[in-house]
Amino acid sequence: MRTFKLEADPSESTSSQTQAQALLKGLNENQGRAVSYGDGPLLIIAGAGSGKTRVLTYRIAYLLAQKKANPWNILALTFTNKAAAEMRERIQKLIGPPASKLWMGTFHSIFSRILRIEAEKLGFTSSFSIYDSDDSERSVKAIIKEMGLDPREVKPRDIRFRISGAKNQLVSPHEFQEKFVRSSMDDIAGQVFPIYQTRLRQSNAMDFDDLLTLPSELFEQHPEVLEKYQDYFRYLLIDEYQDTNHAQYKVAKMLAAKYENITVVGDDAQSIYSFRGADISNILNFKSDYPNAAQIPLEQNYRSTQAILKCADSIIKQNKHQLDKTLWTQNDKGDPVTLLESFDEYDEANRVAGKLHELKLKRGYTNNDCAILYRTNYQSRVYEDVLRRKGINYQLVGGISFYQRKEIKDVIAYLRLLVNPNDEEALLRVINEPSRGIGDKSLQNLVQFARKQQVTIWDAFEQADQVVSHGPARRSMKAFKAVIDECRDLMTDDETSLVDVTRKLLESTGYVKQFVEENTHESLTRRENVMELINAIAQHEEARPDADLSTFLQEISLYSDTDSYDENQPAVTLMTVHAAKGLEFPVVFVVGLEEELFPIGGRNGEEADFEEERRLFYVAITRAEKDLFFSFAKQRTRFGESKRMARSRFLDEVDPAVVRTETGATIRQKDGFGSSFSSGGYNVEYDRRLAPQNRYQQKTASPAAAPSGGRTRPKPQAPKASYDGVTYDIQSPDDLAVGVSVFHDNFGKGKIMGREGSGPNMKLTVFFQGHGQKKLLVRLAKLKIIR
Ligand SMILES: Nc1ncnc2c1ncn2[C@@H]1O[C@H](COP(=O)(O)OP(=O)(O)OP(=O)(O)O)[C@@H](O)[C@H]1O
Ligand SMILES: [Mg+2]
Repeated sequence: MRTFKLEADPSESTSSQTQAQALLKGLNENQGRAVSYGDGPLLIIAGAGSGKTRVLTYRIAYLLAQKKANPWNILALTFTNKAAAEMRERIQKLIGPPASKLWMGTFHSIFSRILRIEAEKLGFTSSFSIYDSDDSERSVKAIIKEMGLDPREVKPRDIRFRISGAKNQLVSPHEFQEKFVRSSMDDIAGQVFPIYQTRLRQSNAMDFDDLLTLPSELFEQHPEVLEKYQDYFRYLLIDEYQDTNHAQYKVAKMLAAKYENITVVGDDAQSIYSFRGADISNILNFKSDYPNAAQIPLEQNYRSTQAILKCADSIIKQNKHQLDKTLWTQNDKGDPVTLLESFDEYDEANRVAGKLHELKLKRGYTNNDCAILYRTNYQSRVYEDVLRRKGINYQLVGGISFYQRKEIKDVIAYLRLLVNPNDEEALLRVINEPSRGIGDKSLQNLVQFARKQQVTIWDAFEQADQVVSHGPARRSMKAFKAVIDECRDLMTDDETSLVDVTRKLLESTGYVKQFVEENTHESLTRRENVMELINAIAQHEEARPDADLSTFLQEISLYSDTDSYDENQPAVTLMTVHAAKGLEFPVVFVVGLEEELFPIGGRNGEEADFEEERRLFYVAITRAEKDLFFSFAKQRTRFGESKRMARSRFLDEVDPAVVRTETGATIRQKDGFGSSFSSGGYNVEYDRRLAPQNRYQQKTASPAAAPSGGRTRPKPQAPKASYDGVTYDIQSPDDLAVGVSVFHDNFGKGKIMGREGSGPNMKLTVFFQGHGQKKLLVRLAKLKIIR
C-alpha cells in the first residue's frame, strides 16, 4: 500500500489553481463554500435537488485540481454502484484521467475490497465467497432442520431477518442471546446465530451484513490496519448519509477519526430505509460526533418547477419529525400537478400510456424523459403489459434481475466452487445440478460426517469411500470432485482464459447439455442466458487486465437491480420510488396512490410508519423536473381478488392550489371484458383477453446485455432443429471464417462455405445437411458457433 505522498509539480500549481477556481463557476455561493471548504468535518443537510450530490462531485474535483490529495487518497461512498460510476464520470469530465484512481462505490463494494486485502487477518482467505440473501436463507434453513425444528413453522426468513438486524447493529451472537430475546422466535434466532456464523467461517464466506460489520472487527482488532487506511483515505465523502445504518456509520467514523476530513451530505426528509436498519440519527448527531464540524446550508433547488416544490413542501411539512429547511427555486412556476383518477389498474396504466403519448406529441418529450414510479415492484406488471402492447419502449429497473435467475445462479455457484471449494452453499446448490444420482441419503451421510469431523463438505469428499455406502453415488461424487479439481488446475494456468475455464466446466459437468437435450423453449432460453453470462465474463476479462474469477464474482455479487438503470436508453423508466432515490426526470408519474398501497399498510398503522411513507412520497415528488402526475385507481386486483381502493391520504394533504384533477374519463364496460375511455382527447382501448400469457418481462440486466429485454426484443422462437453439443454466440466477424461449423434454429448444423460483405451487410453461404446451401444475412440469421 502506498503512503500518502502528493505527486505535485510546483510548476503546475498556477494552472491547477486556475482549474480549481474554474470549478467554482458552476456553483452558487454556498455550494462554492462547501466545495472549497478546507480540511475538517463538513455537514450538509439540505432539501432535494439543492445540489448535494453535485457539491460532493465538485468537492472531489476541487481537491484533485488543487492537488490537495492524490486520487487514491479520496474515498467517496454512494448509495448505488451506478451513482458512484456516474460521479466518477462527471469528475473525469471536470478534471480528467486521475478520476479513474479514486476509491468510489457503495459501502458494500468498498468494504469488500478492503476485506479481500485483509482477509487473512480475520481468518478468511482472499478468495472468500459472498453469500447472497438466498444462500444465507438456505444455510439458516439447514440449521433449523438440524435443530429438529420444522422450517414451515420456524420460517428461515424470519430468523435470518433477526440475525441480519442484529449484525447491522453490530450485536454479537452472545450479546443477542443475553439482551435481545423477547419471544420464542428470538430465542431460536439466538441459537441459530452462532452456528450460522461458524458455518460461514467454515465455508470461507461472508454474507452481505458481514461486509459491513467485519471491517469494524478488523479495525478494532488491528489498530495498525486501521491507521493504514486512515492514512490512505485522507478524505472521506459520503452521499445520502441519512440512510446509513449503525455498522456503516461506525466504520466511517473509525476511518475519519485521525484526520477528520469527512464530508457528509444528506436530507433527513429523504430517509427511506429504516426497514433495513438505516438510522436517521447518524446525520442528526453529526455535530455532536464532530463538535468542530462546519455546516453549510443549500437552499436553492435547481431541479423542479415552483409548483412541484410547493407540492413537495406541502407534503413533508405534515411530518412532525423533521428539521426545518428552506428550499426555493428560480425555475419557472410550471404547470400544476395533474391528478389522474382511474377505474382500475388497467385503466390507470392505459391513462398513463395515453398521457405519455400526448406529452411526446404535444410537448416534444422523449421516452427517456419519463419515469413511472410505484411503491412496490409487482405494480410494474400491468405497466409492462400495457406499454408493450402500445409499442412504447420501457426499461424495467429492479424486478428479477439477470443474476437472480436459476441457471445463472447455478453457474455462478459452480464458479464460486472453483474459487473457493469450501463454499458450502455453492456446493450443495450444484452437487446434483444436473442430476448425478447422488441421493438425499448419501448426501446427508456426507454432510453429517463433515459436521461430526468438523471438516468442510469438500474435505469430506476425500473420505466418501468410508462414508457413502451407495456405489453409484460414491462414484458420482468422485467424478464431480475430479471435474472441479481439473478446472481449478486449469484456472491456475496463465494461458487459459476465464472463458475457456468456464466453457470447460460447463462441458465437463454437462450443465448446458441438459438444456439442449430438453430442447424446450424454456430450456433453450436458459442456455442463452448461460451464454450471456459467458459474454459477461469475456467482457470482464477484456476490461480488466488483472481480471480473475474472484474479482468477477465479487463484482456481480454486489450488483444491485438499480445498477441496470441506463438514462440513455430511449425508453420510459419503470421503477420503485426506493430505486429512484437521487435520480431526476423531466416527467414523473407517481402511480397507485391509494390507501394500503402508498402509504403501504403500516406494520401496525403507527404514525411513525406513515412518516416514513410520507418521506418516500416526498422523494417521489422531488424526482420531477417539469411535469408531475399523480394517479390512483378506485379498484385493483390484489392477492387475486378485486378490491375497492380508497385514494391515498397523501392526496388530501397536498396543497390544492398546485394540483388539478383531470376529469373527463368516461368509463364504459364493453361486454364485460374490456372498456374504452377517453382521456385528455386521446383514445385508449384495451381488451383484457388480449393480455399476453407471460406478463413477466425477461429483463436482461447483465452488463453484457445490450438490449434491455422485453422492449423491442423479439421473442425467441421455439427452434425446429436441435444440436446436442455446446454452441457459442458470435463474438466477432473473425468467428465466421470459411470452414467454421455453425448452428441455425431452422436448418440445424451447417458449415460456412463462403462469406461476403461486412458489418450489417455481411452474408454467409452455409451448407446445411438435408437443406443444402443457403445464403444468410448474419444480422438476421441468429447463428451460433459450434467449436
Ligand atoms: N449551481 C448549479 N447550477 C446548475 N445546476 C445545478 C446547480 N446545482 C445543482 N444543479 C443541478 O440540479 C440538479 C439537482 O442536483 P443534485 O442531484 O446534486 O441535488 P441533490 O441535492 O443531490 O438532490 P437529491 O436530494 O434528490 O439527492 C442536478 O441536475 C444538478 O446538476
Ligand atoms: Mg443527491
